[in-house]
Amino acid sequence: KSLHSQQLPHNFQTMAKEKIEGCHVCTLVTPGEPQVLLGKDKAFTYDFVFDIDSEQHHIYQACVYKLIEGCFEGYNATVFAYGQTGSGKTYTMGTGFDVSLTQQEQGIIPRAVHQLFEGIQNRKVRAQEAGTQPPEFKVSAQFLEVGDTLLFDLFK
Ligand SMILES: Nc1ncnc2c1ncn2[C@@H]1O[C@H](COP(=O)(O)OP(=O)(O)OP(=O)(O)O)[C@@H](O)[C@H]1O
Repeated sequence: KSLHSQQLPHNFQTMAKEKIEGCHVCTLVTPGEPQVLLGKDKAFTYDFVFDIDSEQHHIYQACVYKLIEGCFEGYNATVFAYGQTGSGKTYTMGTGFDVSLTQQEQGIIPRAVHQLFEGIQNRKVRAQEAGTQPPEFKVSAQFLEVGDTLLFDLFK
């Protein structure tokens, strides 16, 4: 059961686990540049870099939106999350079904599925309005887990 602030003693403040453990931020983003600084002398440049205050919709719009639109033009796309344990892969991809997650915190996969089906619907409606044959779409999904050298089909 979660505690509400009223139920806590007045001098008790909730603290993030990271604060309790004394963790600090060890990377910096160069302002206005897609670059991460690690420590004092290591700089890495990418197509996009998002700082700590970035929100899910930012990341989606910048990195994924165009890939889904590209599917309608016949392009293939891959979105791949890579990082050390606890770095936020599940959170960012949106496969963590935590009931306390808000709409704004929705990750990449639910946003991509929504965009895909909305795109299909829009194209069918447009064809109908134009009096042309509505296009047909086939969507298939797989949910796999890779563990070392093993592949698990999570739908089975
Ligand atoms: N950008 C973020 N904003 C707020 N909370 C976050 C963010 N990224 C991750 N978290 C939180 O940090 C914790 C660890 O994140 P997550 O489970 O996504 O990591 P992971 O990379 O998938 O880890 P693992 O490889 O161990 O599965 C979770 O409680 C998650 O809700």
